[in-house]
Amino acid sequence: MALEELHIHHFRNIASQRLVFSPGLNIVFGVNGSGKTSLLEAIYYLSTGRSFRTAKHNRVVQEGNDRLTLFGRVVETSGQHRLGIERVIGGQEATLHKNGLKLRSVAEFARLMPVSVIEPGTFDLVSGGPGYRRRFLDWLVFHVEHDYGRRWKACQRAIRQRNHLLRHGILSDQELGPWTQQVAVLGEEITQSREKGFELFRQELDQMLLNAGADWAQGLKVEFARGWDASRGLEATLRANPQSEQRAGFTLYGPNRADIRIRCGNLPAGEVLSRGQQRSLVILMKLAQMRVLREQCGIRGLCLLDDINAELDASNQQLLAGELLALDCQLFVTSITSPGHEGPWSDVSPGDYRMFHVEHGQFSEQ
Ligand SMILES: Nc1ncnc2c1ncn2[C@@H]1O[C@H](COP(=O)(O)OP(=O)(O)OP(=O)(O)O)[C@@H](O)[C@H]1O
Repeated sequence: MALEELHIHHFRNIASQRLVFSPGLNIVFGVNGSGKTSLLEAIYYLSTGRSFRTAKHNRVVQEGNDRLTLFGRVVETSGQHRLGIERVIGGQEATLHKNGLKLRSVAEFARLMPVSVIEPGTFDLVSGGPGYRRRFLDWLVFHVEHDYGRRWKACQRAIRQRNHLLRHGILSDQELGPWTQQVAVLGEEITQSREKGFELFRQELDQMLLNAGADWAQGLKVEFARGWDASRGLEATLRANPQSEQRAGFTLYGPNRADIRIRCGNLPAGEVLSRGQQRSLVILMKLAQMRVLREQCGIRGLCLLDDINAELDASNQQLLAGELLALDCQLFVTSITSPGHEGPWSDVSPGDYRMFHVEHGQFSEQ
């Protein structure tokens, strides 16, 4: 798929804008504060119904306005779709339309238009808490397995119910038992799906690290940790530990505790790798994820890259640009300066990309 056209109204500093994109590479450049990230954020918002910068929807509505509106035209081999999203300040939910019909859930948008974003916050994937890595893996499994999102939501609901009982010291089998059983059944299913998705991802990552010829990646171990000891079933584990869970006040074992462990030798990679190396690793992980989508599911997604070249040397920039182009997804990259003839995108022929300059939220094609 490709997002061919986007109309933006009252989103951050973008008042009203219609943009037509290349199905391949799109380069956006402009000085600090001009609106580059806002454009990427608007694309992400159309796919997911939320921002990658803030959980507060009101913040993304342009100051002085009461609502934001986004319309996108998405083209696939089977035809095209018109997607619309409107969010009113103070409203509970966004209003969603696909081809003129109202939709209840944004999951259909996300499935139609899978968006992967690499921005400064993404670099927490290596050094941040396990939640970042769980979300990273779940994004992939959501696209690989169609029922995954629904099952994971149901499991999270059961975990919340269970946590509520644990916090209130209600440990009787009659009350806690049914939730323990639900968490165990769904948790085992979810973990199987995650293991499959992780294996696909790891194969692609190994290949990418090999292509990158990264000496820092020698001794790097990337492993899936399910969230409890695999030698025992989840139900048996949960039933064996109600007192410690009561003390903690939440479910200590299960898919809610899963992680992707990234280590160099015996140490967490975040404590060993340099910032530039961590950046390269995160970018390669994101690219491996997109490759699984492309190769295993035949899905061509969108990749948003917000000034990823900061802290990367020229050879790393070139290498990553090559890998990105080889992915054959729709790319949106931002830069502070106009990409010159020497930059990482200099090999792309002029007919294969579109370039936009942005100033005070106004975009002009170059
Ligand atoms: N709700 C809002 N309404 C109006 N303007 C906003 C809103 N939120 C943020 N802005 C402004 O939008 C401008 C664009 O921000 P954005 O983050 O898109 O810039 P950028 O080009 O990515 O900058 P940088 O290169 O520094 O990352 C900023 O000046 C910011 O203060």
